Amino acid sequence: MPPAADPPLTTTPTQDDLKRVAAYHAVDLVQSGMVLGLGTGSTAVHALDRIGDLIRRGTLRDIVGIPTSTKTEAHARSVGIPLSDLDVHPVVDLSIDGADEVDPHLNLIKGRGGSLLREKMIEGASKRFVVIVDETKMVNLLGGSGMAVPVEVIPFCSKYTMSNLRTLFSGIPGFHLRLRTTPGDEMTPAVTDNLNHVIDLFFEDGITSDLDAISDAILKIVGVVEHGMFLGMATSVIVAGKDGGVTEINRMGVRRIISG
Ligand SMILES: O=C(CO)[C@H](O)[C@H](O)COP(=O)(O)O
Repeated sequence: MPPAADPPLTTTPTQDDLKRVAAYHAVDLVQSGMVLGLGTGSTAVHALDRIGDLIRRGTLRDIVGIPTSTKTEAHARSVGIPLSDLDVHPVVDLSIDGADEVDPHLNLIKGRGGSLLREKMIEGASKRFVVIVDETKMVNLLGGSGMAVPVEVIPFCSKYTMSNLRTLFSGIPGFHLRLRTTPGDEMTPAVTDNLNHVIDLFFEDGITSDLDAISDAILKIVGVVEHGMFLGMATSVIVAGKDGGVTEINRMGVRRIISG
């Protein structure tokens, strides 16, 4: 398939323009016949639109998409992407998704949209997982840009689970946490696609301890379903910069200039 033309940019690209550029370049990696993991969020939506467009034009054929959220499922249907799930297609060729933060080792924080559990299942089943971001998402330390590490918990006694999480990190300066609430209604907990709640963990100075150890400790708390640190999962990240440059960085830290 010929590479997609860069989408038109306004003279001063907005953050959304950059998300679109990164997404379009990731879709250049899609080939007919692939099983695709379809990400969630404002960056991933550009990839969905592009894939739908290429299917309609006949450039991409026999594509099957596995959506990482009910929102993505609805959008993918609306743009004509045929859908499946992991029960039917347990191996995914390529997943494309955004992230809230990406560190130099391609560890991620995901889940601001609350879809972390399905994202982790589908992206974990993928032969290749390409992350698409604008340059503001690149950080030196996870948590360092103020993004929360979301933890999906079962609703049963979620205050109890929250207090166990608070105790776990009580020695860390700048740590705080809160139960995620529905936008515009601070009294009602936000509910995920899996009917669970989300507790957001904030590490104001970034996470300086061993990420795998933190991951294991969180997952050991009964009541926790999953967390939004995606460690060692991304194959590469496509980063779009304000200066027009687009770079793909792989796990080994090797950079490939895509454009600019
Ligand atoms: O993990 C996610 C949703 O659960 C998103 O991919 C992440 O929050 C990035 O979102 P956006 O592309 O809107 O900045």
